[in-house]
Amino acid sequence: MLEIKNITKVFHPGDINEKTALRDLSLHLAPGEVVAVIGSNGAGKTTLLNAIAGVFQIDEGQMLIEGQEVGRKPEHVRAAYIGRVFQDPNLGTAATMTIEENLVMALQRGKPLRLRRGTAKNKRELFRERLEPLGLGLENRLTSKVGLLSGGQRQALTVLMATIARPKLLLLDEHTAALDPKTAAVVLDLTTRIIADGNLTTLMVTHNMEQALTVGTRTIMMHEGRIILDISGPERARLEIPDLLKMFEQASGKALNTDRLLLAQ
Ligand SMILES: Nc1ncnc2c1ncn2[C@@H]1O[C@H](COP(=O)(O)OP(=O)(O)OP(=O)(O)O)[C@@H](O)[C@H]1O
Repeated sequence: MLEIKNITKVFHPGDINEKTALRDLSLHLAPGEVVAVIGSNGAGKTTLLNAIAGVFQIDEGQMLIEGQEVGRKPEHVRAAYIGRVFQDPNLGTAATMTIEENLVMALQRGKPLRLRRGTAKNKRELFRERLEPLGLGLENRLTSKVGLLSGGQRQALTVLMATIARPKLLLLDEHTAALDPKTAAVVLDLTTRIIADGNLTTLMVTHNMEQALTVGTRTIMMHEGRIILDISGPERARLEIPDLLKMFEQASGKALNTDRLLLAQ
């Protein structure tokens, strides 16, 4: 599904601030695979998601989605098949627009004008149908301004918006980290349900070690722009959080060092 071959990204090349954020990194994701990504501060996790989303051009390597080279396509073109959710609940939604207006925007993202049809009534039915299972009552608040929602409600809506147009790939960048533990658990639960319902191929960056071992079927550890460990199957199923931290330390030569490390939710 996603094939990343030997990608490299250097920021400020030739400058005193030169930084190699991705080093000859390769990664293959099977269709429907859900992968948690962990690593220390500055390991290159967000840079990897940015490279896939097309925020900048990579310096070397190739990226293919369903066999099609996307590495040189601009961000707005990739937005048609990539959904993304950031840590900050304010980033994925427009506060001054209603829930319904935000969802219409999300549904139309990346689609040519001629495919943007569908009556307002049909769309409203679809939105109610998708909002109801979230269990937050948002299906009855379609005309409320998004700015009035709580952080958790807003992030739940962002997850729905990122997935409503059925992206080929979902990128989650610590999307529960800014929420309180109870709300984070609710948003994570509805995220995993949406992923399972849509069989969405997903990369999820997290600093939460419990999430790293329980969400999806595979855990990737990054360090200094490389993938240093890639664990799945029975090996992953057997791991406890201290084992994971030890493996990271053995592979990188350093303790997992993050300002937001969470050992459990
Ligand atoms: N646009 C940029 N310009 C210059 N340097 C950058 C840019 N984006 C990232 N970097 C640098 O690249 C390295 C990797 O950063 P990145 O944000 O990908 O790390 P991360 O693993 O997501 O870290 P964190 O857990 O702290 O969010 C860091 O040294 C960072 O300072």
